[in-house]
Amino acid sequence: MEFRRLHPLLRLASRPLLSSSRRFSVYDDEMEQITRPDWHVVMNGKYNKGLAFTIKERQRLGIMGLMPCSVRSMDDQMNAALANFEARPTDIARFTYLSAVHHRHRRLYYRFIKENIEKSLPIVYTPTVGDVVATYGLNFQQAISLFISIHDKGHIRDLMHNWVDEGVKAICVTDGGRVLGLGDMGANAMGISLGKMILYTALGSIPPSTLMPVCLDVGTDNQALLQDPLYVGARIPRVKGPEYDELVDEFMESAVKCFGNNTFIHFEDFATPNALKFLEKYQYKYCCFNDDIQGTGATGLAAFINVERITGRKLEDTVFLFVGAGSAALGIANMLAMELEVRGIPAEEATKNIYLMDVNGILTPESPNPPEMGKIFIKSMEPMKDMMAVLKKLKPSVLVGATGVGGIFNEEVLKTMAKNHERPAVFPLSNPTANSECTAEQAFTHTEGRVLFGSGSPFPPVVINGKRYRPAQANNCLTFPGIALAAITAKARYLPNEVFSVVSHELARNTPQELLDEGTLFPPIKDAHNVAFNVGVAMTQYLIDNGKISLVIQTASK
Ligand SMILES: NC(=O)C1=CN([C@@H]2O[C@H](COP(=O)(O)OP(=O)(O)OC[C@H]3O[C@@H](n4cnc5c(N)ncnc54)[C@H](OP(=O)(O)O)[C@@H]3O)[C@@H](O)[C@H]2O)C=CC1
Ligand SMILES: CC(=O)C(=O)O
Ligand SMILES: [Mg+2]
Repeated sequence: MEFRRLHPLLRLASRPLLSSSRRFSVYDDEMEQITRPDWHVVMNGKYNKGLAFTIKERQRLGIMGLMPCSVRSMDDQMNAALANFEARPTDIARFTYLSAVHHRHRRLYYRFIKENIEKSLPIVYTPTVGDVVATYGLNFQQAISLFISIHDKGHIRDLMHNWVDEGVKAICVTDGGRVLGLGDMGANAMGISLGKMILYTALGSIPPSTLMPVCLDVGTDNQALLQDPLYVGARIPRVKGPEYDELVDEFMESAVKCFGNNTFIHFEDFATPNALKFLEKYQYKYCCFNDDIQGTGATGLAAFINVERITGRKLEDTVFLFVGAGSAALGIANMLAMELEVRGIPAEEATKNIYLMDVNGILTPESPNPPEMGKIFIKSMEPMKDMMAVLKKLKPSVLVGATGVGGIFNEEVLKTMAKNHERPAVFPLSNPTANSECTAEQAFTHTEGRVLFGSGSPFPPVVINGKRYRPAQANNCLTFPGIALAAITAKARYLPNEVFSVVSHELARNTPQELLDEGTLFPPIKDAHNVAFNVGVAMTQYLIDNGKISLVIQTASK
């Protein structure tokens, strides 16, 4: 009773706190800090904690009676959530269940994902996120993200002012040009920006109120989407040329004007020509990052460093074949070339054993329109289109797939790799699972268990003749949460290429020796939040030690 009488006073007393930095944070397990004295706390996922409100809190907040009388600890709610999650019949149903938890109880949502990362990563990220993107219009419920369409050109700052949180520190932006291996997904690509930002929080411990997922909706050339009555995006052919470039320029300028020069801007799943163009244009102007090129590049190089540790074969003596010459392959190949140069190998020597293939075959002077970033890998040799012929001629010991084409590393390809090398390394990086160049089971089976393996999407353990093999996941989710954490912590003004080398080495170092001994190239996903933290610390340290931050601030105004 007495508490209820005091309630209006508490409301008044706590009002100033609502606008202060002491506002309740979803990360804070101490619920004592709740200061919103009204029933909105149970309606808003940011503040709600379900049945974990104590009776005293319920009285203080004026929410008595708005829930059953039981008090259920967060641990008990975690158990209930796990039971619910596991009872769902399909992965997409599990995603939908988790989205509902996110909507009503964010604290539970992020704790659930973090503490059940092996179960939840394949749901909020690849492969299920592929289905989420494909069915985005059908399942659309509520946007917790910013859509900027081509029709908003000239008004992007106004849209940013509509954003639901203050203090944005990081943005993940996509234009849906190439989503996973699914191609042009138009505005449905919002699912991918959201998925990446969920991992910023679950793995990088970055508060969700500082994150803004964005989709630039510039139309789509995906005819199935244009004809789908449930499609939620602009029903126009994808806008290209100066109008598109101006929209992206305006987006970048608006972001730093609204949220500050140090806002970390993560580009995701742009079609490769646009991804390369914007990276070149913005890298030293903004604190921006292309995950498919740089995050994947850092991840791939870490895998190679660990292949070197296991096999003892130096990177400079290794022949690499990249099947695919898009963002992912170019990012990794360039990181590798940079690593060799740092080790003292002259630039022209560094690329000697690195071969890239696109749909027309090995990159040679005859290749039509090779990307600028791929030109250093062009080889003066006879054009070769057939992958098997290339394998037989070059005998690579490292084979990377980044084509988006499922199954092209077939039995013959894998057996040839196993015939040519005692420990062949095979990386089917394409996502989601159906687009993987091979499965883990195929890779281990056709190489008699000798393969060193990493795939973009997760595969279950493989058992051959009673021996169990643990397929590693080679996905940029091992790097981008730590990269974002460091960029935000160091308030970096831009990110020079060398920082991604630091990230690679730290990721490689995070693979325990006992895993390397059994041929596993990456730390297990259950440790991904520790990896993000360690990567974040190493990269922040590098930025500070090398004076990058002040140097960057001085040069950035040019
Ligand atoms: N594991 C991870 O962390 C990541 C995985 N990825 C995955 O990598 C894949 C590719 O992405 P990205 O590089 O951006 O895509 P792009 O579409 O830009 O690149 C695909 C490349 O593969 C080539 N290609 C397609 N089919 C064949 C074939 N049969 N033989 C040889 N080359 C072929 C294309 O050639 P052409 O241009 O001539 O058509 C192109 O060079 C996607 O599935 C994506 O999910 C991407 C980023 C990170
Ligand atoms: C993992 C990722 O970024 C991709 O497949 O595009
Ligand atoms: Mg991507």
